[in-house]
Amino acid sequence: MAAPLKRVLMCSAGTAMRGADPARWHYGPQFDPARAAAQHARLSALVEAAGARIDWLDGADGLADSVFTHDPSLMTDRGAVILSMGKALRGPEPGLHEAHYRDLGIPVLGRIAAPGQVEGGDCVWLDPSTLAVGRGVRTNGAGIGQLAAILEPLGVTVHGFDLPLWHGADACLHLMSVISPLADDLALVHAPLLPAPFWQMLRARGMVLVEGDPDEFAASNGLSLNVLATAPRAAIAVAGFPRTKAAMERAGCSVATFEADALCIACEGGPTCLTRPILRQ
Ligand SMILES: NC(=O)NCCC[C@H](N)C(=O)O
Repeated sequence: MAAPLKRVLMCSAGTAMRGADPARWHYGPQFDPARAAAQHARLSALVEAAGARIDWLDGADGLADSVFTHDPSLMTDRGAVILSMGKALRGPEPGLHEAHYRDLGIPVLGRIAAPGQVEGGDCVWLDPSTLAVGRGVRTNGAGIGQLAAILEPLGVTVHGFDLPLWHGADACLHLMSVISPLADDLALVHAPLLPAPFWQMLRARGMVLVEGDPDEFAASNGLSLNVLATAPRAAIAVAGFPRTKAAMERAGCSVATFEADALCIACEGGPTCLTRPILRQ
């Protein structure tokens, strides 16, 4: 869903990533905490310029991946679900999200518990009552079952789809790595890695699928495709991928970009991963 983004949870890269050891966090050689912080500040300025209010997550010092606020919780119309991370180093993050939602007065509908694992990057809302969830190295069947048990009483149908291994168990491939919704009827996709039944479901729903450039996808470790919709057909993307940007523009989108080699390309997460939408309307 890509309704106008009104409120979003983010986490300061300057604090969370300060002193992070790239080998420990599986970050690439371009990782540079000072440049990552500056690039994150530019992203947050674009998010605010698009009309969204940012809530800042506290308590993330030393938890470098907590900048990727998309993953430890999921938001619904009725409140939040606290998720359970597939990457062990990220284990403390769902607790930070829960504390934040308590402070904001946002209801917590439930929690995913071990052995269940679900990361927010594997969850894609197709409409308010339909959630697609990728089953892969970060999200497992037990987690999807728990999520369905929490959401189905609220009228939400949860569909699980198997993801490929792609670059291996230590790398990050989420369902949102291969699709970015741009509007209710439009999405940017990397079709070769989309689960075939998910592709069929999108087509059956009448979604127009814009193909990102495959060479840019490969060169960016998938980050050319990780695009945040701030409103229908308005998006924020990582700079440096002109063919993918042009494909979105041909589909009627306006696209703002920011440099993100030290933050996104190095650390396997793009603008959608760096934002947890709290309110779209
Ligand atoms: N939703 C996302 O795709 N999040 C990216 C998370 C990147 C982070 N370095 C991780 O491995 O979990």
